[in-house]
Amino acid sequence: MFARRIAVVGTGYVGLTTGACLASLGHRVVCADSDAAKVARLQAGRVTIPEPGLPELVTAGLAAGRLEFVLGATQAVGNAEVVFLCVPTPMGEGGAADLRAVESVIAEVGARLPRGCILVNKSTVPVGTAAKIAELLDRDDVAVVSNPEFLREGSAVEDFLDPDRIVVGSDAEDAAERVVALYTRLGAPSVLTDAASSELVKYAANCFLAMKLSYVNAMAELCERLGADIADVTEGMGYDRRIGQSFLRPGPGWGGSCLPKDTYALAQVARVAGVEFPLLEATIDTNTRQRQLVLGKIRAAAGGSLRGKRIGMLGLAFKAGTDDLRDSPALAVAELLAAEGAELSAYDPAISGEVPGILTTDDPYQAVKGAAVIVLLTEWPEFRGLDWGRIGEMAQAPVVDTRNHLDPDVVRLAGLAWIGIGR
Ligand SMILES: NC(=O)c1ccc[n+]([C@@H]2O[C@H](COP(=O)([O-])OP(=O)(O)OC[C@H]3O[C@@H](n4cnc5c(N)ncnc54)[C@H](O)[C@@H]3O)[C@@H](O)[C@H]2O)c1
Ligand SMILES: O=c1ccn([C@@H]2O[C@H](COP(=O)(O)OP(=O)(O)O[C@H]3O[C@H](CO)[C@@H](O)[C@H](O)[C@H]3O)[C@@H](O)[C@H]2O)c(=O)[nH]1
Repeated sequence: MFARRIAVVGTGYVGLTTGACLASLGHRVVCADSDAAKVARLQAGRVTIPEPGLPELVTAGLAAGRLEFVLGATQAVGNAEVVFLCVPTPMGEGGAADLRAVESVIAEVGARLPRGCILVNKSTVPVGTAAKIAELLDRDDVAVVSNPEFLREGSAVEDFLDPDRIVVGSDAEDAAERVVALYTRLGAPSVLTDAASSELVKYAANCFLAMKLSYVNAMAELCERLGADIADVTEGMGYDRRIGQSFLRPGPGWGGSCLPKDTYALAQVARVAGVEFPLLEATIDTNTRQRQLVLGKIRAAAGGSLRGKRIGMLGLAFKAGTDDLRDSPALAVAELLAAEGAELSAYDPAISGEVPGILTTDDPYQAVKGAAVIVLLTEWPEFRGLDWGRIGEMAQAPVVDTRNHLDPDVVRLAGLAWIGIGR
């Protein structure tokens, strides 16, 4: 393998993981961010996102001199053979992806990229963005390549180093092959295609996953009406290898920094392309509805009205294993509860700071003390190990388990009613 000189712009979940992992594969990596405090922390080897294995890779990369952190993209690209863009593409107007961060990096470094270097976009972007970047760059000597990232928060390093596939797309074939070669040691299958198809793979995959979850959540509602058990239904479905067991757990709706914005972005792309995509619209609507269904369960558990009632929330993050609150279903449910006059207290093992409208505590028992209803919203393993007998003494409250995460018998043994999803 050739060790390459690589620049990574943006050191969030994707950029920092990409930089640290590529350094661990032997490449020489300079990571840049526009956030001075973040850069200073990383220069000192301090990683503040809770990704297993990431601090160790950063420490090892710094010690080996293969990983470096600098302030601003300009500082990183001067000597690079390959430049990765890993900047945010949040939801913008009308649901479309907001590409301003991508455009601003191009404006900042476009003229400074070394001759012959390859610009690789890893941010999730709509079809046509690679072409747009090439147009903005306006340089014949720099190839633009799309290389979407599929890592999940909470298992970013593992997903990066042991990926299901590598997708690389470009209209410059030679450059695309050189990008595939960066990952050779991972031994993953690669899909080499044009830039448009590569960009679309990312949305197609995320929206399919969202569709799978909306399907399961709707099926869970049906189970409740028909007296069936969603756990058994999904297990029975999942043994079919064409379906698979993963991504079949019902919940309070899917959230996070990717699935919500990417479903909206693809819906917007389809609208602009003049293609009707009712399946995708229904995927999004079903998710909005799921939060209302959860609200209804909590309201019913509270006796029909939430006004003035204390709701003890277990979990705030959008899933276990992360401290990310972006588009968290827990916060969406909290907002609906607050709108009906509920008072909210919450405990999440990964969240220590203040959350607007919610009294947060670092003690799960304090969070549920005196609650009218206890609601589990994030599937942290430690919630299973709580002393439910003690909780039963502190709050004679029904437990709405929006993830079917707890053992119903343990909760019932504590004298509390257990209310799950689809069971
Ligand atoms: N988070 C995930 O699990 C995940 C997985 C796959 C793909 N993605 C996609 O990857 C992209 C990045 O996502 P993320 O979660 O890593 O974002 P993030 O918000 O965690 O990190 C982005 C970083 O970019 C920095 N930044 C912004 N503008 C900059 C600029 N002009 N110059 C230098 N740095 C700049 C920010 O300060 C921040 O540190 C998005 O398009 C996202 O959709 C995310
Ligand atoms: O069976 C399941 C699986 C997931 N979820 C929920 O679905 C959401 C998304 O979960 P997950 O996909 O694990 O989170 P992310 O880290 O956001 O990862 C997704 O988004 C990333 C950014 O695009 C992609 O790279 C990943 O492949 C894709 O899984 C969360 O609210 C989960 O709680 C469920 O409700 N039930």
